[in-house]
Amino acid sequence: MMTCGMYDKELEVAVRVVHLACSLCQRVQETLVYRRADQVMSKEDDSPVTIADWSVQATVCWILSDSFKDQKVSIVAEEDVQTLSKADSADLLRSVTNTVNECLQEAPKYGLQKPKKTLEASEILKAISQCNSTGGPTGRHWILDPVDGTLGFVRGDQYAVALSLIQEGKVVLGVLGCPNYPMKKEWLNHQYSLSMSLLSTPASDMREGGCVMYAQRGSGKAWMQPLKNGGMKLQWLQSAKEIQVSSIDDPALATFCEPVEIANSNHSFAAGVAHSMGLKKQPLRVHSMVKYAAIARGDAEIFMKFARAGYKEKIWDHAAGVVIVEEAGGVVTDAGGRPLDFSKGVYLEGLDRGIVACSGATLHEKLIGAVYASWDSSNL
Ligand SMILES: Nc1ncnc2c1ncn2[C@@H]1O[C@H](COP(=O)(O)OS(=O)(=O)O)[C@@H](OP(=O)(O)O)[C@H]1O
Ligand SMILES: [Mg+2]
Repeated sequence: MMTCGMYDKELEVAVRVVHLACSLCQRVQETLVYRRADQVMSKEDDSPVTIADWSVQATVCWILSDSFKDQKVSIVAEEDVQTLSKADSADLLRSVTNTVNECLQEAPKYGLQKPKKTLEASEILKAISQCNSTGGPTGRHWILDPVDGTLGFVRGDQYAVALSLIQEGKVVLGVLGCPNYPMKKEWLNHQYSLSMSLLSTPASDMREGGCVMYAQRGSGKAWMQPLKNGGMKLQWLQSAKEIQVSSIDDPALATFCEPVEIANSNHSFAAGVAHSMGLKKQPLRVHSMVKYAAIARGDAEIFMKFARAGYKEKIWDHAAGVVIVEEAGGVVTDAGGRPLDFSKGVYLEGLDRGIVACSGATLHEKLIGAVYASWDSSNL
C-alpha cells in the first residue's frame, strides 16, 4: 500500500490536482518562454506574477471545493484579485478565465470532476479570492503556493506547485509538483540550472521530465511519481516510487543548496557557514521548493536560506517541502535548531535567523553549530 493514513482521501485529491495544475503551468511556461515574454506582471511588492499564478489558484480552489463539498474549505494562498479586478485588466481576466476552463476540461484525465458548465469570469474571481484564509492554530487549512519560484518560472527554469494541509497547526500532508525537475538527477542536462535546457529542448521532451512528490505526516515514507504526460489517465498508485534522503553525513562529500537570488538569501553568510562546517562543494542554486525536493530524494544534503532581517517567511513557501523532507528521513528547523511553527497564521513567526534542512541529524548538528560560530562575525 502506498498510503494508509488519516488523510488518504485528502492526499489523493491533492496529488491529482497538483498534476493537473502542473500541466497548466507547463502550457503557460511554454507560451512565456517561446512566444510572449511580455506576459509577466509585477505585484505591489515588485515580485513577478503571471496568468499561471492566478489560474492555478482558481483551479485548485475549484477542485478542492468540489471534492470536499461537505466541508467548509479553508485555503491560505499567495495570490489575491487586486490586479485582476482593475478596470484595465479585462484582457488579463479573460486569459485567466480561458486558461482555467481549458485546464478544468482535462480534470477527468486526472481522476477529478470537471465543472458542469464553463466558469464565468466572476466565478474565477470568486475562487481566487476565496483563498483568503489566514490559517492558524485550530481547524483544517489548505496551504497553496500556486507557482512557487515565479522568477524561475518566467526564466524557463525551476519552479513548483506546492499544496499542503494543516490540521490544528501541524502540517499533515504535502505535495510538491516540480514540472522541470526530472525523475533522475542525471536527466538534468546542466549541473546547476535548467534555464538553457528549457530554451534548447523541444517542449514535448520537457513534458516528460517532471515529477510530483508527496508525503503524509507520521507515515515515515515519502513518494515520487512522474508527472502525468499525454492522454493516459493518471494511475498514481501504480507509478509511485519511495524516496529517501541521502545517507552522506561527511560534510566534505555533502552538497548544499540555496536560493538563486541574493535578495532572498544571504549567500556570503551561507558560504561562511559552509566553510565553517567543512562543506567543500560549490552551492547548488535552485529556484523554488525544488530545493526541498532535492533534499528529500537525496540529490543534495543541505538547504540553507537566510533572508534579510525583517523579512517574514510565509507558510506556503515551506509547508509542503518540510513534511516531505521530514518523512523522507530529513530534519528541518530554523537556524537556531527549533522546529518551524505553522500554527501562527500566514507567517512563520519567531523564526531564528533562517531555515535549514539536512538529510540527517549529524549534518544538522554540525550546521547549527556552524551557524552559531559564524553569527558573531557576520554582517547579516
Ligand atoms: N526579500 C525576500 N527574502 C526572502 N524571501 C523572499 C523575499 N522576497 C520573496 N521571497 C520569497 O522567496 C520565494 C522564492 O524563494 P526561492 O528560494 O525560490 O528564491 S530564488 O528565486 O531561488 O532566489 C518567493 O516565493 P514565490 O513568490 O512563490 O516565488 C517569495 O515568497
Ligand atoms: Mg513561493
